Amino acid sequence: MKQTIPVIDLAPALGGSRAERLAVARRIEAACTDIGFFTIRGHGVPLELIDALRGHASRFFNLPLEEKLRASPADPSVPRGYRALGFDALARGNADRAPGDLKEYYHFGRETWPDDPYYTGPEGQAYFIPNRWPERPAGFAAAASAYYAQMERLTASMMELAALALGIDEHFFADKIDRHITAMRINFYPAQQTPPEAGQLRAGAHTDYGLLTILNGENTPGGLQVRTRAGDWIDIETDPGTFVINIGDLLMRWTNDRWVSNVHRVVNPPADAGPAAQRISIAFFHHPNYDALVECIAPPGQAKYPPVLSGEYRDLKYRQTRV
Ligand SMILES: O=C(O)CCC(=O)C(=O)O
Ligand SMILES: [Fe+2]
Repeated sequence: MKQTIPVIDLAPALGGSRAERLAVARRIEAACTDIGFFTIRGHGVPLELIDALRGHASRFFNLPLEEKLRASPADPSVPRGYRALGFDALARGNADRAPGDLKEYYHFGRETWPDDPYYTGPEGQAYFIPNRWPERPAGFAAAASAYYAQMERLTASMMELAALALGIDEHFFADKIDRHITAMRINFYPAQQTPPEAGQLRAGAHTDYGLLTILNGENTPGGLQVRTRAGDWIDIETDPGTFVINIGDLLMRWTNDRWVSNVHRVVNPPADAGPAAQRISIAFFHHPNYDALVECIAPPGQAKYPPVLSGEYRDLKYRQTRV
């Protein structure tokens, strides 16, 4: 039988009793120890809001390249705004010398933050960076902020469920994520007019860096795949009405490898797929406060990783993946 990732209905856990939350947490634990990926239903995010952002993204990415490039910071190290085809190669974060990924993306973070040195001081400025919205389409920023707010609500619930699943205090993560540095990327995979280079994919095999990623995609040709423990690549359904959640490196470290930050990639469409192969995915990379110390939850002497600061780890990954 073809393997797939678990589908978990969150509805009973959102606002449910402790017993209901524990039942959902057990399913999360099973998925995260095995494949590190699962699909959620019953998430409570209004479909109109997802559709609105997907619509704006489609209009933006189908604008002429010169116009899109105006939303691109000149400094390649600034993680905001538009990035053109081949700007980075995700596989390089895992030490693979792959060519640039066949995707464009738009990178953004929260719109506002308190006037407090944590955010505005020399360190904070590296993570709390003004967004760089394009002139068109009108309403893009508003749709993105509304979506971002829904993802914040969802991740707060998810991290409580994660703690329950791990058998630690339900609020363990609360003070590590209350000033989180989550950024989002809207990925655009254009239809491919010319054959890819050898080893070039829409997104090369990689792991994500943070706690967890919440992805909204679509099932056009050339989609997401994850590697099973047996070493096979399996296709993942990415329907716009659901979200795919996967564990990132920091949560794998925090759990001392109990949960897996698994390798995934986005493959090329078949050569004859034509314009129907255009694909958009929206990724929310949930990342703790920049000064959160990620220390393995493990008995003394059994930690598999040295402690790492959330912000430093993310910066390292951004540097490694730039082409
Ligand atoms: O587009 C997708 O389905 C996945 C993208 C991804 O893995 C990423 O941006 O980290
Ligand atoms: Fe990813």
